Amino acid sequence: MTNASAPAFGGNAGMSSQYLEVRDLRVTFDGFTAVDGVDLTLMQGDLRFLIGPNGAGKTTLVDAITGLVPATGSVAKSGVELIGKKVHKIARLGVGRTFQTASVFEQLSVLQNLDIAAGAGRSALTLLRRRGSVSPRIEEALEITGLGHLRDKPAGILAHGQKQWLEIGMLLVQNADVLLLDEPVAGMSHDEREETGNLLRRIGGERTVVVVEHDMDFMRAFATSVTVLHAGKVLAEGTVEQVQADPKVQQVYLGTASAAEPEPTATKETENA
Ligand SMILES: Nc1ncnc2c1ncn2[C@@H]1O[C@H](COP(=O)(O)OP(=O)(O)OP(=O)(O)O)[C@@H](O)[C@H]1O
Repeated sequence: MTNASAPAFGGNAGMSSQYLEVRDLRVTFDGFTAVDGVDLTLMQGDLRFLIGPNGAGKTTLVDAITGLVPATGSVAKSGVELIGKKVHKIARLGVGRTFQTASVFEQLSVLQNLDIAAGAGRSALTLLRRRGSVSPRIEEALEITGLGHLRDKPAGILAHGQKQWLEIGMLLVQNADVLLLDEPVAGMSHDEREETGNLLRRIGGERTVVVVEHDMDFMRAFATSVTVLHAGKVLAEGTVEQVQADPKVQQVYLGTASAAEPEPTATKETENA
């Protein structure tokens, strides 16, 4: 059972802490450099939000870490180099991601979705498993995501937020301990956002969680650290307060519609629910 400590700035450093170390990462598309020498150190237990204007390179950075686009530089997960490895190998090393649109099997039940995610190498017959033989890992994912009461329902009937939680559950049963979530609360109701933030707190204490997000209120409420990307480079990094008070960040966001309102003052105290 995951009885995690809450995420905290700098992570919950312990003897066996995991980390992701990105060094001089570069991605180029036909001469255009979308990720331009990014350095990032992500510690287990630090709920990191990755923000930046449209086109800053956030999704491309996640794509590079997960092997979806070729990149140069280094991405090391607790010392193991990921650059050059295939997507499935990186996933097997415990690096999982979600996309902006949830991709669950709508006809299958919540349990079956989790079972498929967990069951690399098992026969299709296991999909017909009887209740009672659910693995502890799946039970834990059901509990953490709060989807236990919906386990036998087809995923297609789930609310938008619940589908995103199921996707996160699918990463958990794959034993992902680095989770990269691309705009997880886009299109969610206020209550769903709150629930999602609490879910991130539950999973974030013992894992490395990176949230790509445009929703600044959500970021303020739940981030323990923030990296701001701009034009493929890291523009600023720190606590929510530090980043909001950074004139470079304010300048980049000035006049952009979705970026909300980095505060002009250095003292800001609205975050943390
Ligand atoms: N496959 C591709 N081929 C060419 N250019 C691309 C490709 N993918 C992304 N880009 C470009 O790279 C830049 C970064 O895009 P990316 O989607 O990573 O930004 P982002 O910060 O995630 O933006 P958003 O917040 O709008 O999702 C953009 O200029 C985009 O047009």
